[in-house]
Amino acid sequence: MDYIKAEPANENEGFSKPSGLKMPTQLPKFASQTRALGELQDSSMNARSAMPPPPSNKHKPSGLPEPATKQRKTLAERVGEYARKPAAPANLRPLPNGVKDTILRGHAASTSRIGQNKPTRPNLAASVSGNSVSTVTRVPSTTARPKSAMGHGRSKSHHQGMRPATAMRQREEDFEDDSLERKDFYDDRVEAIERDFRVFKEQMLGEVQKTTDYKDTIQQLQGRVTELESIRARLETVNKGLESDLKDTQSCFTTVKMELEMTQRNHTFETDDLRRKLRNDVEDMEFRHEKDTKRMLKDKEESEEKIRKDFEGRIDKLLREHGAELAELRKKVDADSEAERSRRSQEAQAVEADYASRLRMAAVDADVKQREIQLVQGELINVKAELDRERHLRTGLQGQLTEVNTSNLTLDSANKAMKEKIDFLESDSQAQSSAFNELHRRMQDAIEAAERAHEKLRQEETLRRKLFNQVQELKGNIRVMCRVRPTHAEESDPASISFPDNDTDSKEVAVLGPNRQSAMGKDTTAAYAYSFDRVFGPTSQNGEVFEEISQLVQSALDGYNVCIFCYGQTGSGKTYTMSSLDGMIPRATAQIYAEAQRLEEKGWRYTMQGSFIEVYNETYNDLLGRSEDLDKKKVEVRHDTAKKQTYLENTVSVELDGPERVDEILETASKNRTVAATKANMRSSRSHSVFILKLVGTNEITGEKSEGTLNLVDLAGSERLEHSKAEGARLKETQNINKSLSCLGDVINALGSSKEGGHIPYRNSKLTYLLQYSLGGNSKTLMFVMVSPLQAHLQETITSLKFATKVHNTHIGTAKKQTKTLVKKEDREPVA
Ligand SMILES: Nc1ncnc2c1ncn2[C@@H]1O[C@H](COP(=O)(O)OP(=O)(O)OP(=O)(O)O)[C@@H](O)[C@H]1O
Repeated sequence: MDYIKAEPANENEGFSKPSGLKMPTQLPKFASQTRALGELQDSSMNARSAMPPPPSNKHKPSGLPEPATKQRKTLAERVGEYARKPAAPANLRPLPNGVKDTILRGHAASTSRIGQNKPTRPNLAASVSGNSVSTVTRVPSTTARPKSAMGHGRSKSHHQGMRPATAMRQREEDFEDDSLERKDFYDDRVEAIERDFRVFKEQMLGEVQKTTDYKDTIQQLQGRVTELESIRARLETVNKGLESDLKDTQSCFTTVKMELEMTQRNHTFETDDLRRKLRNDVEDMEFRHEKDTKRMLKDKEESEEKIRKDFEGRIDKLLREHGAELAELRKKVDADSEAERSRRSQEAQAVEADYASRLRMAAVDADVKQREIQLVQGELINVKAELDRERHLRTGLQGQLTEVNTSNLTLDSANKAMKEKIDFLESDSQAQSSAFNELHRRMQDAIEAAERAHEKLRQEETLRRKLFNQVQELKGNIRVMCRVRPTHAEESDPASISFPDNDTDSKEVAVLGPNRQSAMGKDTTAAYAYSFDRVFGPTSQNGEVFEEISQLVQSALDGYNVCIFCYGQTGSGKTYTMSSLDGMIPRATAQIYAEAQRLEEKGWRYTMQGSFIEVYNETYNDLLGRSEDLDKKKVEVRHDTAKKQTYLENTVSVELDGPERVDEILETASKNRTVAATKANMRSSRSHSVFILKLVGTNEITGEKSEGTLNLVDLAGSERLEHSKAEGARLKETQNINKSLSCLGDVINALGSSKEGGHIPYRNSKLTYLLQYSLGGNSKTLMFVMVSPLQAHLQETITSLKFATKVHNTHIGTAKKQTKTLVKKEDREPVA
């Protein structure tokens, strides 16, 4: 059985998967049949050998054979078994007679029970049902035994085979009565059964043949199994070889891995060494570079200092020469003007006296002749037309004479001339005509003299402008002034700020620095002194400050771009100086109006356009636009590089056609700044505001044209980042402020140091971009450094003053102001 289970279903499967071998489909049947046949033999023999000796029974009929054993199965039962379990051919032999008898008896007994309808007896038909024999052994219908009873009887017959012999005998005795009657029937039945048995035997023989075939197949399969076993043995050998190869490969792999790790470690060490070396090299190079840079910077500073000194010497010389020339020129102009003035006044006096005497005479004559006139009215009608013309001429002459303060005299003389003419008309017409011509000639002379005087005045005005701008250029195109605001009543702890040259034109300011301990533990205080073009103390008023800048404002009317800044920390007085009611903006515009009107006499006509721009967080805002557009409407700044002019897009620009417009502008701007302040706290302190006044003038007489711009800038608080302790949005604002202020410093520095046409970093911030054409070039710049008087602000004050000094030392234009440095105590810090 083991071999059968291991038999492969086909050869191919058997080699690759021995465990999957399948049994042939016929084999189980064959095996069970073989066993069944064996069992049949054993059971027959056992039954016989175990058969007990028949007990003596007086009721037993002597002529009938004893049943072989009570345990033996009936033939019908065995036939059923054979059908299910074919017997081996060796065991197939003809049934012995005893067996046949037993079968006969069994049938007789069962038949008798069929007749009695007793289902306890096994039924042949039921026993062989399900196989080929059943059709032959079917009980005749006359028995009419119900199928259920037959089934029941079949199931019970098995147990009844074990019934005690006494009971069997009893039943056989019952059968004997009927046996003779039915003998023939049973003989037929036996014959039929034997026929069936023969058929069955033939089938058995067929089965035996099949068994032989199976055995052959088994032998073949066993051979195949042996073959597969040998293949498996071979494969195992190969497998072992492969396993040993695998082990070798693994050990090889481990070795290579270790070598690789070792190489990696070495590589890491080498990389680290190289990196260290590189770092050292870089540091060396940096060090060398720094040294070189310092040396170069020192050289540069030295050469700059040399050049500066050289230039200063030359400038001083030039200044002196210019000063002398200027003084001479002035003297000459003064002398000429004086001579001209006295000559003209003498002439005017002579003409005045002449006219006055004539007027007087004419008045007397007029009175005398008034009456005569009435008499000669008739004659006058003829000359009325002429008289009207003369009157018209007289009016014209009066207008012209007014310009040279002689209009009254002209009018009187015309009156007198008219009266004289009347006289002449009355006396001699020829004399009248010549007198009239004489009068007319003199009048023409007077007009020409007045025009010459006008022309001279115009020339003087042009000369004044030229001289003024020359003086401005000599002073330098960037000027720095300092203003220290007063301490308020609620403020305490003022800083120690002094004004060493506190006379009328103070130019110096000194600040006592904070207390410091020296290395020796000694308390020291540094004094810082600064010098500017002008220093205004706490008592100074806005009017006083404006006087100093009024000439610059005048330059804007002359076609210059002018920029005036207020620089300083929050609360130092920038807005007060620039935009308060009497600050620089209202004063400058008022002066421009007055001056523009004065210049109208000289033929100048001016148009003025005002804009107010805020630069907040590196964004432009229109302070004259609608407040709801703040931070929303994008203001664009465009430059016309050819004309060197700046244009603003998306902004409101106000035509300044009267002084009251300035107040309106300031009011609107202030309102907008208040709205903006509610959005961002302290916004006005953290934004730059730029008031831009564009002035375009044309002279109808000379055909001249001038275009100038006045920029008045209130810068954002200059406090440094570390002092402001700002965070978040405030930090960004502070960074932007610091950036734009440092860009402003860079631009001023670049303007001072770079050659003409050199790069100026205007584009680095919105503020410098906006003021591109108002810083450097043909422009004049003034910076007010505003100073808080408080000790708490001392550090920022010193920083602001240092920045201002740097700007002051910048060379823009043709001249530069020399900075003076004052030092007072030990541990002094030199001012740049
Ligand atoms: N010269 C001065 N005389 C009298 N008061 C002054 C003077 N300068 C400034 N003040 C006052 O000092 C205060 C602060 O001045 P102001 O607002 O002009 O400073 P600021 O530098 O413009 O500050 P912020 O950067 O915040 O705009 C204001 O109350 C102002 O009126």
